[in-house]
Amino acid sequence: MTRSDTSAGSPAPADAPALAVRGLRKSYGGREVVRGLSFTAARGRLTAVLGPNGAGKTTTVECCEGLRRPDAGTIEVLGVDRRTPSADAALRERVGVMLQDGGLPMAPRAGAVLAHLARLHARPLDPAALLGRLGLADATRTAVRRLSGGQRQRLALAGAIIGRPQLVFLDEPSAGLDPQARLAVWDLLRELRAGGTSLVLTTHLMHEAEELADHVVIIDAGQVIAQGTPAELTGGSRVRIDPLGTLLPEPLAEALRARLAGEGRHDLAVREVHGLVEVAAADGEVDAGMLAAVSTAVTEAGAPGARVTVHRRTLEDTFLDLTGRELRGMEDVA
Ligand SMILES: Nc1ncnc2c1ncn2[C@@H]1O[C@H](COP(=O)(O)OP(=O)(O)OP(=O)(O)O)[C@@H](O)[C@H]1O
Repeated sequence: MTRSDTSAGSPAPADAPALAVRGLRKSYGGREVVRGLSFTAARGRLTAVLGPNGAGKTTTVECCEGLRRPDAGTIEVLGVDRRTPSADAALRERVGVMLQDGGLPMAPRAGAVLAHLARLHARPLDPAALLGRLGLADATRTAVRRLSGGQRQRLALAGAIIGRPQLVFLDEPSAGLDPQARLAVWDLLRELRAGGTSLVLTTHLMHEAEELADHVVIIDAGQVIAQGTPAELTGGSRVRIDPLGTLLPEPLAEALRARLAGEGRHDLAVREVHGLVEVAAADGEVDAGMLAAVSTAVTEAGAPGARVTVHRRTLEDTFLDLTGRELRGMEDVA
């Protein structure tokens, strides 16, 4: 694809990805916070950019939205090169943006804000129906400044999608929402995707990425450290053994390795993880035979009182494996 193919003046190829970020770099005051980041978001899919506080998620999406100028790298949004002068005009109707702080005017009433945004678009959704859908029907006549943080979040989401955009950027869309409101937002996002909308959201909630995303891009310290479907990234299930004081994890792991190898189970890998022992199969999933073999080996290794469970790996486990740090713990470090 040549540069001119992707200029805002030429029609962008219909099969271009919703978003293609290549080699993105951004510094603040000499400190580089986005360090050569590349990923692609497919059309009609939900892509989650996941990482701890300060990883560079907001900076990245703000560059994609055209709110920040990258120091280096290229960004194509719906096939349009962000660097072309007419990119903003070409993308205005096609891209919806929900900012982390909402970006809403404070004085007008919620209903008036959404009605105003609807008038800016050729084929808007019905504002009243959208407010109802997001549990904001009772807040229609309330000034934005008097809305709760969670209500403002949902109003910002409504504003991002009112124009039926082809691609929506959402920066931490469920931050600060109670569980009920979060489920309403998730339902709406799933429905948008089912209708063919491309969605790119940032989150530091692994659960949100696991629930919603077709593709997850994990970033840390301004770089992509892993990406794939949630299933690819978590890699199935494991047998997890908590020795519960019967044996130390390392000797238990050693004994299990020897016994499982003796049984011909060369497909099983044993490792010690933070005081526990995990056994993984080459194909990534635990079956009944494997569970029985491991349980027998644990008993024979002298730890019949150990707790043996099947653990489905989470994105948090993947993050921990890759960085040695807990993603959840990082939320407090901002
Ligand atoms: N305008 C700015 N000026 C200086 N530093 C900034 C600015 N915006 C962000 N940073 C710094 O850049 C780093 C990345 O911030 P960014 O907001 O992109 O991360 P994030 O992954 O979105 O984090 P969070 O989950 O907390 O929103 C942080 O260390 C932050 O303090």
